[in-house]
Order: sequence, then structure tokens, then C-alpha cells
Amino acid sequence: MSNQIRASSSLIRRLKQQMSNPAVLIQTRSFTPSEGQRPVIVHKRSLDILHDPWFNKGTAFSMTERDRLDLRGLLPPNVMSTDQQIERFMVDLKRLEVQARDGPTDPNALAKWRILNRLHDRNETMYYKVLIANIEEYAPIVYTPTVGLVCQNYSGLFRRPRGMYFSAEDRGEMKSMVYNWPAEQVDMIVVTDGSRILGLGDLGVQGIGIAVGKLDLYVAAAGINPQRVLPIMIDVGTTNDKLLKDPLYLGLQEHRLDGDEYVSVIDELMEAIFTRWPNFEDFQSKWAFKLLQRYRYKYRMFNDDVQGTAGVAVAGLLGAVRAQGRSMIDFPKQKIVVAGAGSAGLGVLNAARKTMARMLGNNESAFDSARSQFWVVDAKGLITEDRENIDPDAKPFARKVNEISRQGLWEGASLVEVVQQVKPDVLLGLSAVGGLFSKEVLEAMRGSTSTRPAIFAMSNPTNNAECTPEEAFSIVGDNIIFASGSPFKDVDLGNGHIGHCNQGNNMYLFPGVGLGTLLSGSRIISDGMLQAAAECLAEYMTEEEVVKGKIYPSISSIRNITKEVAAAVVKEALEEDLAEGYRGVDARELQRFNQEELLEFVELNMWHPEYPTLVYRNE
Ligand SMILES: NC(=O)c1ccc[n+]([C@@H]2O[C@H](COP(=O)([O-])OP(=O)(O)OC[C@H]3O[C@@H](n4cnc5c(N)ncnc54)[C@H](O)[C@@H]3O)[C@@H](O)[C@H]2O)c1
Ligand SMILES: O=C(O)C[C@H](O)C(=O)O
Ligand SMILES: [Mg+2]
Repeated sequence: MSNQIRASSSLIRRLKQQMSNPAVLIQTRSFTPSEGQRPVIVHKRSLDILHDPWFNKGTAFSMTERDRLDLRGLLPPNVMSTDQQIERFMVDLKRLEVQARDGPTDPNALAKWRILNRLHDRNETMYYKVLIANIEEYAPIVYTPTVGLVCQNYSGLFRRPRGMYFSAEDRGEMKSMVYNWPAEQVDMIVVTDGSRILGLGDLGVQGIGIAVGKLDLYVAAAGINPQRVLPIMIDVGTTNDKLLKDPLYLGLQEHRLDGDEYVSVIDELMEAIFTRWPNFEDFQSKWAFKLLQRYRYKYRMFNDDVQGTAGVAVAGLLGAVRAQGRSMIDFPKQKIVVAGAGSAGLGVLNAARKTMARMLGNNESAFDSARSQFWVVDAKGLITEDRENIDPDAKPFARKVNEISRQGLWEGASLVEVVQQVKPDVLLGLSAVGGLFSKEVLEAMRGSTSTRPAIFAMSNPTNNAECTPEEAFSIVGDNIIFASGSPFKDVDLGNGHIGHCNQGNNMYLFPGVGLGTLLSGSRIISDGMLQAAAECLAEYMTEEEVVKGKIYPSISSIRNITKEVAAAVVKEALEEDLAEGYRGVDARELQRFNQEELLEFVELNMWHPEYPTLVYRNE
């Protein structure tokens, strides 16, 4: 026997001895314990384990192990076998090129997302430096529209978890689970139940991507410290048949909870995180309003789809009035057709009606007369009082039957018919139906009585936009105002003129509403604070810009807009006596700030991506 072989056989003998001696700790890779394999003692817990490639098992951690290692809530709820994990990885690896498409705009969007995501996992400071410096280029990757594609492909893309996952299976455990989140302080939480992700429907647990994407903007635009943000997915099952059958799906493979059972799970989650600050996102409209009413005066929360979208739309609608060379005060004369009566559409309708009513004298009759400026079309056509089983939230906007019959319209009239008869100033889409503003609808908009018709194709992502700017400008005319929820390029009108494509997205408001509320210390987010945010955005645009058709600012200035919006929110909270101050600056001190000082106070409290000096102390 050669020396070498003798040496290795003695090594094996020694190793065998060690393996059978429990007092000796061997740090091996932590595969799922198979028979005969001894447990590995770890001196880590929680995220530290998930971030350690030696110990991490990702979705393969069993439920008991998750409890033992304080991992519960830090992983999607579906426990996977090692084989399933490998299969999920391989499927994703093989489809990389095929899936790397998000419409014609950027065939490499998903690949770019992966590269940015890896940087996010490695080095947050660098990640946000890149994002802030190139926000115009990369917001469409980390946020709408690519984030939609990411959510759709999440089972394949999932690598390192980000945020917390609560599920219907965690009932009774949530209050303790929140302590598995390692950060002591949380300033901003975005919660989704994944039931309506952009216009892509129910994506179940995969909706976590939207909460992560929104928080990226809270950090990049509002300067919220990334160590203090928390994306939350509350997984109560899904109605998506494809996901229910997909063996690689990471969420609960159960039918979505409904009714009292659903509410009690959300109640438990809210209670568990009540000292912190949730922002609701992408909940189906069936629950969006009910939950908002249930929690908005109890917790410091808002629903971004209902309230953020409403503010952005109102700011854009006021911009469209100014673009006609008229004063904002003429807004109550605008005829507005809204396609889509879900959480977003109804949120916009309520806010636009209130804004008109305020301009008309802010009394009951003003509120009543403002109603007649809106025509609402949903999947069943024009909504009138004749509508059977009408959604109570849509009821205030149902047209009176005698009124519309004088206009040559009827219950269920199609969008084309409504536009032809009403000849609206504004056509606004929040329907999630791509191409809904068809050639016929846009041709009908040519009959608009406005000198400058406005078209808002606000549905996301790109493929769900009700029309493209090219279609709108070429069919309706060069003079229109155009806005879309997802970014499109400006249109070359061919005569040396540019058709400006505005991005009408709630990203212009939610970061500032969040930051302003945080810095004011207000315990709730009032209608007035949201209104102040919307007015600030509307006033941000100069007369010159608006006349050129620019009704929303460029995203490259989002940090500055957010600062202004936040200051407006703080000011309103002070006026309403809701402000309680922030970190040593109490309400009285805030009250003494003039506008310049208030902006400085906001700026000083915004996080900037700079490396701090690190010092080790073993405490
Ligand atoms: N731009 C933004 O900032 C912004 C903000 C929030 C939501 N959105 C987008 O708005 C869309 C809708 O969101 P939601 O939460 O209101 O969804 P939702 O599912 O609650 O509502 C969709 C509405 O569209 C109606 N609809 C369906 N088909 C229609 C048709 N053919 N004609 C007219 N109406 C039709 C439905 O009846 C329903 O009332 C999504 O695509 C979302 O991405 C955009
Ligand atoms: O996420 C977005 O881009 C806007 C909005 O919240 C949506 O649901 O579409
Ligand atoms: Mg949303």
C-alpha cells in the first residue's frame, strides 16, 4: 500500500470517528438531513442563515426547522423538496432568453432586472446609488412595467427572499412571527395580498415583487432608509388556476380565502404590525375599499391604488385643464368618461368629484352637481341606476336613466357609444384591458368638444395600456394631452413637433405621502393630506410646460418632487392638528418652520446612499 493510500484511509477512519462522536462539531453543508446524517450545530439564526450559502436551504427548510431557527415568515409558505428546488432553478435557467421580453420596448428587461437584483442582494448602498443616478432608465426595470413580468415569473426568479411572508396557515402565530424580522425599526411597509397585480390579475404569493418594487421607489425617491423598509406578502391562497396546479408554485395552493375568514386574517396581520406602518397595494377592488375604511382611522396606512392613483389622476386632470389655456377653476366644467370602475377607477372618480365640489362651493348641491360630469363604463358598459347588483362603491356614479336617455344613451351602452354621444373632454382608462381605446373609440374622441382632448391610458403594465401614444396622437390629433401608467417614448409627430407622453403613475405621490406622514408624525393619513399632495404635484408644472402638453414632471426629478410633496403633507398635517413631530422635532417646532426650512427639514431626513465608516464592537 502506498503512503498516500495509507494516509487517506487513516483520515477516513478519523472522520468516521468524528462523525460518530456528537461532541465534535463538523461544519458541513446543510443538506436536508437524511438518515444517518447528524444535525449541524449553527450559531446563527434568522436572515443570517438565509444569507449564508453554507447553511441556506431556501424554500426547503421544513416548517419545524423554520420555527426552530426563527425563519418563519422569512420564506414563501410552500415547503419544497430539494428535487423541486433544482427543477425550479433549471426551468428558469432554460427559459431565460425566451422570457426576456417585455413588449417591444426592451427585450433585455428581465436580464437587467436579474443583474440589478443581484447587486441589491450584495450591496444596498451601491444598488441605490445606481438606481438614483439612473432613475429614468431603471425605474422601468425595478418598477412598472418589468416588475409585472418579474411577478409573473417569480417562481423561477426567486433566489434570496426579501421581506416577510405571512400566510393563512400562520393564523395565531403572526404576533410572534413579526419578531423574526431582524430590524428593530421599520418606517415603511408595503403589504399586498397578490389578488390584483397591476393589470395581470391574481398572482398569489408572486405579488411580493410589487411590494419590493414600490419600496425601491420609497428609498430612491423619498430617501427612506433601506434598512427600515419591509415588503409584506399576505398569502391567503389564489384564484389563479395555473398557479394552483403548478408544482413549482411557492405559495399556498389553496383557494383564496373570502368573507369573514379573509378579514380575520388581515385583522390579525394588521394587529401584529400595528405599531409599524403599512401601505396597501394591489388588493382586488372587492376588498380594497372595505379594508381601507376598516383601518384608515385606526392605523397609519393608505391604499396606494385607491388614494395614490386618485391624487395623481386629479393632478393630471387639472394639468389638462391648464393645457387648454384655461384656469384650474374651470375643472368642474370638464366632461369625463372613465373606463374601469375598480379600486383605481372609483378612487379617481371620488377624488375628482370632491375636487370639483370644492371648486363649486364645497356644499351638498355642489357635490351633487359634480356627479353629472362623469360617465363610467365598466366590463358591462355604461353604469346607470338600472344596473342589476350594482357595486355599492360605484352607485354614486350611476347615471340617472332619464338623464342619459336624453343624451341618447342607455344602461350598458358601449364605450364607443358613450364617447360618441358625450364628446368628452377627457377619456380616462383604468380597466386593465390593453387596447380598449380602439380605433373606433379614438375616432369618436375626435368629436370631443374640448379644444385639447385628454387621453389617460393608465392601466399597467405596458401591454395593458388602453392605447399607445402613437395611436392616440395619430387618430385623435397632434394637439391632444396624453398620459399612460407605464412609460412610453414621446412621439415624433413628423412636422418638427413632439407628442409628449406623460407617465401618469402613482409613483409621483406615494413616496411623498409616505415620507411626509412619517416626518409629520401624524397617526393617520387624512383626506386633506392626500389632497395637499395632489395639489402640490399639480402646481409643480409650470405654465410653459403645461402648454407644451407636459402635465407630469420627468421621472429624473422624482426626488425633488417627492421632497415638495412630503413638505406639503407635513404642512397639511400641522394645519389639521394631526402632526406630533418626528425624532426630537416636535409639532411646535415644525409649526415655526417657514417653507424653506420645512423643505430643508425634509431633505435632512432623506437617506443618501453613502458608505458609513464601520467600527466593530462585540456587545
Ligand atoms: N397608473 C397608475 O398609477 C395606476 C394605479 C392603480 C392602478 N392602475 C391600473 O389600473 C388597472 C385597474 O386596476 P383596478 O385595481 O381598478 O382593477 P379592477 O380589476 O378592480 O378594476 C378593473 C375595472 O375595469 C373594468 N373593465 C373590465 N373590462 C372592461 C372593458 N372592456 N371596458 C370597460 N371597463 C372594463 C372592470 O369592470 C372593473 O370595473 C390595472 O391595470 C392597474 O395596473 C394604474
Ligand atoms: O404599480 C404601478 O405601476 C401603479 C399602480 O400601483 C398599479 O397597480 O398599476
Ligand atoms: Mg398598484
